Amino acid sequence: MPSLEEELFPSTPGKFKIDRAHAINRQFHRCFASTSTMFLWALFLIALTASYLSFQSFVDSGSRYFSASWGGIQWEKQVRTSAEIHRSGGLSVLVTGAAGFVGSHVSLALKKRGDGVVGIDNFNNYYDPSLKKSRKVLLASRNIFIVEGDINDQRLLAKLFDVVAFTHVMHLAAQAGVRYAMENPNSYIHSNIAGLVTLLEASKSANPQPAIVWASSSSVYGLNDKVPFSESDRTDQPASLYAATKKAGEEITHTYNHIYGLSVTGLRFFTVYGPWGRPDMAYFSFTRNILQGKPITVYRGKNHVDLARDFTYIDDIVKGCIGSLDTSGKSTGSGGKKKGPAPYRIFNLGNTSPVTVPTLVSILEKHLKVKAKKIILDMPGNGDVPFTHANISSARRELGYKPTTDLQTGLKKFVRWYLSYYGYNHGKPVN
Ligand SMILES: O=C(O)[C@H]1O[C@H](OP(=O)(O)OP(=O)(O)OC[C@H]2O[C@@H](n3ccc(=O)[nH]c3=O)[C@H](O)[C@@H]2O)[C@H](O)[C@@H](O)[C@H]1O
Repeated sequence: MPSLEEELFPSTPGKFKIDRAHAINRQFHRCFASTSTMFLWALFLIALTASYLSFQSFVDSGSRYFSASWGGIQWEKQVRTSAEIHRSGGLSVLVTGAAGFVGSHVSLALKKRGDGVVGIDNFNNYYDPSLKKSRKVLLASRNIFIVEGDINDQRLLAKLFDVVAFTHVMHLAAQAGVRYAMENPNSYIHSNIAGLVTLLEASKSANPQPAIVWASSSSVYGLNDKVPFSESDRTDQPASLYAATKKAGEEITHTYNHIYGLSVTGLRFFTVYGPWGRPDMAYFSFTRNILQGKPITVYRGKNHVDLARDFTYIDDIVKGCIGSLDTSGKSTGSGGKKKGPAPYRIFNLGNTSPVTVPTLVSILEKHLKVKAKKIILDMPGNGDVPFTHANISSARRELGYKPTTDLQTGLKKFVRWYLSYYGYNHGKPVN
């Protein structure tokens, strides 16, 4: 009996010889019968999918009580493979916030030189999670596995340290953003305080203990008016909750260094920018608005003084992070007991040449070939500081840190990435 397929679509023209009316009639009944069978199957599949999705959402919503979406033999294999070291004397690094801006760049750089890298990220929606998913795909293409999880999940962290003897933790997961702290203060406590402590607890209990390199912030200098900012300058006047949580982080990491012998290096980043950056930051949101013909708000300081930042290009920051990992020194504790003093360091990672926000806008207008629609506003009391300016002599001496990318060049690279990623052709949206 010829198959339905063969009868309806004869492979050889002229093959279709049966009386057309009779054949079509028979086919119609057969089709009807098979259609109703297919309909019943479709109904069954829909019911099955719906019940699976409702169970999945039940599990997800109660993930505190159910086994999370991690664990198992396959998962452990992915973690181990990703953590493998492929160079003599290489590192095995747990990168928190690996789907983030700095985290993804550092992970790629470490993997490229043969270090083992495992990421962890909670893929939260502080900004467009699709950008984080795209970064995850990019890292996966370089065999970097990112565990979807929160640094507050002590079970997950214990499991990760159980599966891999990490030599280092590159801690970049945080709630970032100076001004957002006034909208969602708890997010800063959850990630920058509770999350940090959970991570440090897991690290000090690990055997061997990893060395910790983590992202502090230039914002800890707060209202300090001695320029350029040096690491020994006062940092007891934070101007935002964000800055206060980063300052607290420096104190908290110091106690874990003192009590448990964790090697700690804190890096005070200065307004980092570049391809795959954060959409919440001025350079990124200005670019988006300028291209979409929307206005941008340019804050200005007291007495109409332009605000300025020591904008630092991502590739320079990555070199500073890797220099810190390579010179971190070892943690001295094991199983939570300290055997001797361990290094505790703090470095500025900046560009040492502050640029005003209006100049940033002019550079963007030049690269985008579009004039910005500017709204000039006095800086609201939102935790912003008038300027930042890094003294990097300590990082230069200890880490070999030497920034080489100026804002003109860096923004040109960012704009090129932005236009390609968001599908612009000569400044006009492609789709
Ligand atoms: O160095 C850091 O440690 C911090 O750097 C970054 O903070 P900031 O230096 O504030 O960067 P960013 O928001 O780009 O504002 C830049 C300038 O544009 C001004 N600004 C901003 C927005 C706007 O709409 N208009 C405006 O004038 C604004 O007043 C400011 O003068 C990181 O976000 C933060 O997570 C932390 O890493």
